[in-house]
Amino acid sequence: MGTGRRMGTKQGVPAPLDESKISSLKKRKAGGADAPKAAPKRRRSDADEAASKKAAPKKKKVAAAPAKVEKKASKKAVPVPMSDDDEEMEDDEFGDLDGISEGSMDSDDQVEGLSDLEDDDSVVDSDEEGHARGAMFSDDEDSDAEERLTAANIEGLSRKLDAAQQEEEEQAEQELQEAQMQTNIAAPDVFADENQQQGLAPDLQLLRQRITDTIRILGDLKTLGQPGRSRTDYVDLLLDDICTYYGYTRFLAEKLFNLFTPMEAFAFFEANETPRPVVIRTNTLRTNRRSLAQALINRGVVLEPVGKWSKVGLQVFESPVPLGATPEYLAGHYILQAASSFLPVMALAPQPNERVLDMASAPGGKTTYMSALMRNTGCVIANDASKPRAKGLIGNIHRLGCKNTIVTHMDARTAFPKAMGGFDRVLLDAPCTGTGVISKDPGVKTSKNERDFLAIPHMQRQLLLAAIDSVDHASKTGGYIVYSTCSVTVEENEAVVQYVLRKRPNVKIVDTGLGGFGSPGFLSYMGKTFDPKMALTRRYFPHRENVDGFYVCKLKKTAVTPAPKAEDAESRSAGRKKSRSASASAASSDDESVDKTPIVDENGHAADFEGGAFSAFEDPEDAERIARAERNRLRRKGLNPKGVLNKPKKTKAEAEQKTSKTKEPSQEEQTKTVASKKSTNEPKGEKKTVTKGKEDKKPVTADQEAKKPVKAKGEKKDKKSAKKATK
Ligand SMILES: C[S@@+](CC[C@H](N)C(=O)[O-])C[C@H]1O[C@@H](n2cnc3c(N)ncnc32)[C@H](O)[C@@H]1O
Repeated sequence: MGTGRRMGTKQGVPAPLDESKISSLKKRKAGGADAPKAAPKRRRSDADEAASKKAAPKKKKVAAAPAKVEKKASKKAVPVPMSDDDEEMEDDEFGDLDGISEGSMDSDDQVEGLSDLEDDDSVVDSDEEGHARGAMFSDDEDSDAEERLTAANIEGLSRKLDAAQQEEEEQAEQELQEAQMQTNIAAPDVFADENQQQGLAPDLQLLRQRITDTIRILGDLKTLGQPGRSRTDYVDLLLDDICTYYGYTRFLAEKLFNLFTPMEAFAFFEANETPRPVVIRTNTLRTNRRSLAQALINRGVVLEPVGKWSKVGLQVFESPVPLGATPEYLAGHYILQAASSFLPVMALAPQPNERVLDMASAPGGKTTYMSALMRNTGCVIANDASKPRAKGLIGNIHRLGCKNTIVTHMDARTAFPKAMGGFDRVLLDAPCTGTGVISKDPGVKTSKNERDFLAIPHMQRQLLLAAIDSVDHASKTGGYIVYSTCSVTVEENEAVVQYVLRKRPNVKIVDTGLGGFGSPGFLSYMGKTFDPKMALTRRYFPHRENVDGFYVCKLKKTAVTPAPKAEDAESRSAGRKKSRSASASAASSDDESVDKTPIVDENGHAADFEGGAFSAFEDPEDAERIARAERNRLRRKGLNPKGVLNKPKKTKAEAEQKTSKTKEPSQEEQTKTVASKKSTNEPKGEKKTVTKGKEDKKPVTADQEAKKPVKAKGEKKDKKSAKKATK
């Protein structure tokens, strides 16, 4: 059988979740020895293919419906990275590759394939070449040759895969039968051992069994539920078991559980226990995908194109060399980048010669992709608030040869568009809770609390408003904003977008251009209804697309941001006063994020805050908001706002007086001070070239003068305090 047939089927876009996938997930999990979460994973990998099979019936049962063939297809779509511990998983994953002709694993075969390529770029080995070619390869690459290259590479796996294939089919058949049997037997009393386990280490095998039993019962509560037990009883039990089994806090487990049906939630939690495929992105500023693949295959790397949806991604299955230290890596031919993180940049689609802002850019996977798509023309402003992360960003920019990129280090909530505006496109890959990348960072399971789910969406809203205001709606080529997170919660995604739609009627949701890959954004959630166009936003899930959980929304700015109307401001102010005692934090979070966002003028440039088209934050209402923001900021820092802010304030005049008093040294002292300031402060000051000019003009109180070494944040605070003091 030809290699191509296998490739043609294998490389397709991962299939959306179907029930069979849940079954296959379970199976992969059973083999996956290196899951991030220790206990359950270990348990499954050593104890029990058998045990997990027993537990599986529900899952299997759900999975049972699709034919065996379909089950295989779904596996195909979810290859996982290889490691020594993943042998079994790999076999499982590639069980679908049975179409590949029996090939030896030796390098001769690969070299042979490659030398063919050198001679003839047009070689095709696909049985379904017409289909596969068009979809799989870059427009600017020779599809046939690349296909051949990939074939040569994949051939190395085929012997092992073919052997595994048969075993897998048998296993699938057996599971299917078990599942069918299980469907017909009476539901067990899942509450029976509820008390027995208290105080004892949980038997994970039993726990898993009970999880699957409970899910099955919830699927048909009327028939399978016990009299006197409500849906809530079962859901409570299930959530408790999920927390124990997977190690989530109850708070987070419930939040994630509520996104899905119980059965799909189970698939999601399971998928978070297995790593996603290792993917590299070809840096087209330095090479092309075919040459890169060829070079890596020569080093023994087993890879293939990541899917039809990307022209630059390569999925790596096996590598005898560390991918972060190959000569190609060091020469900037590729970057290790999760597949899902290609998507926001693809949605943004930056064009050559545009002016683009990446608001939260470190470590630069997306920045460098944008730079490559723009072919090193135009300008990318790559900003990040974190200095250590910005260093990594700079490293990547240099390594990948991005010459159209400027790095800034500012808080994007307030810096844009004040410092810079009028961008053709803005990417906001927002800081988030990371609920989409739990397989990479299992710490999320226990570290994120209710407070995070208030504070982080609040920051996301502020950032997105600033992103919108930084775009030039009249851009001839753009006027787009892409908002993305690696989180799956509604609070951080649809709810943030809905909020900005309300606050910025001059933007609308547009199609991401990512095709059918992913699922539509939610139109409603927990009683909240969202804009009907929310369906144009895309969600990605580990258990559906086998990529990190991700969210992508594309917005088009259609007009200049209107200045807030006076009556709106008044009513908001009145409303806030009323509700303050009841829900101070919620009110403040909403108001703050609106009014703190700078506004651009007709030309997309930062408004002249000293008397331009839009006024600065001069209303009494603004002062109140600024004060509230300040209190919140101090609280976040662990300071008591009352203690800090109730210190007697000095008027501007007093401050100046004091400053001038304290700053009237002798000529000699003056010379010394200047000299020492030059030697200590100047190099640091230079890094802030964008804001420095403005900082110099700020009125400074004596207190603030004393605190001067504090950099950007402190300076912003000073500015606000000074304004407040003035008022
Ligand atoms: C999801 S990461 C960005 C990843 C990056 N886009 C990439 O593809 O490599 C979010 C980034 O936001 C930065 N960040 C957090 N708060 C910020 C703020 N107020 N302004 C700018 N950047 C911020 C964090 O330092 C972090 O690097």
